[in-house]
Amino acid sequence: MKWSEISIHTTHEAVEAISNILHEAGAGGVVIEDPFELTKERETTYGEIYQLNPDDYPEEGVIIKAYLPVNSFLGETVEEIKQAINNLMLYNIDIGRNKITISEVNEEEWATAWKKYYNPVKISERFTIVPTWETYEPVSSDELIIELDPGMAFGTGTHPTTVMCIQALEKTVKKGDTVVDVGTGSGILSIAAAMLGAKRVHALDLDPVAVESAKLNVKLNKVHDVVTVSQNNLLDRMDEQADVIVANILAEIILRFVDDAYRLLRSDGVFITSGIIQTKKQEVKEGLLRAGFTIEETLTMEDWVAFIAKKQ
Ligand SMILES: C[S@@+](CC[C@H](N)C(=O)[O-])C[C@H]1O[C@@H](n2cnc3c(N)ncnc32)[C@H](O)[C@@H]1O
Repeated sequence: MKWSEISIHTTHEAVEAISNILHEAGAGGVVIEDPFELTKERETTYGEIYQLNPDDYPEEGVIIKAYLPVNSFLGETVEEIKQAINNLMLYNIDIGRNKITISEVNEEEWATAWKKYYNPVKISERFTIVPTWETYEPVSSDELIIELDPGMAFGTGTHPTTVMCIQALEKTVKKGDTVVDVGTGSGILSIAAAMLGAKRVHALDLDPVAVESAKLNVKLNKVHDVVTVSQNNLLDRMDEQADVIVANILAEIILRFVDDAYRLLRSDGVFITSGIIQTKKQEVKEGLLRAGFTIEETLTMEDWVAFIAKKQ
């Protein structure tokens, strides 16, 4: 199959909105070339990115690339994308140069084009995330390695919201625990929980693409005896008592199931919530307290917040 690469030179401000437009137009994944990645300071040694090549990044602004199948609708799809991007100006979003280029790539190029942006990343005291196509030698004997094929599901494991969850799991999960991962995406948090010694992990996601991706990654990391992946809405129909529940989902969604999480946890159980943008911090905190939790720790990274909350 032939694929078309659409490349949009824009601003930091417009990245999220344009990525959404591209997703809605049917692009499987987007690649973001942001020169900020080259110079970004990261906390201590966590989140260190190896082997970034400056030639892959623009000197100013951000380039977003996405891949669309070449079919008879392509022309219309591209026009719709251009229109939707122009409409962002109505919301006072600066779209910068808005230079859009289209080029054709063959399937082989497409399948590997985005891979050069994912490299092994140490994200916590013990965990390093390694893309499946990379070979990586552990630096220390107690380093835990998660191999990940991000495929179409969120994410690569390096998003601040995911990193904070892994750091929280590392502090929380004990040998023999039962863990529930709500909104598992690529399965990364469930895999981490299993590697930390959980005896049973339920990985749940509403999106069938995520369920397939998580199943693949769970197998790849050889934790399929411990982790079961199912399609499920939040904690609906879950009745097994858990020691830890982890959820990296938007604040609005977390607030919908804080009471269910409280009910499902054993006493002394821990609810790790992430995916909370700074402006929603207070709202989620109040929701957790109202449900009966105490806040043990608040983690922050960039604009994101995560809570480690305990059922007393
Ligand atoms: C931000 S991603 C987190 C992925 C992964 N846990 C991580 O930390 O990288 C949120 C995930 O929640 C899933 N999700 C959204 N609404 C959901 C719902 N109502 N029930 C279950 N999963 C949901 C999405 O499909 C997505 O995979």
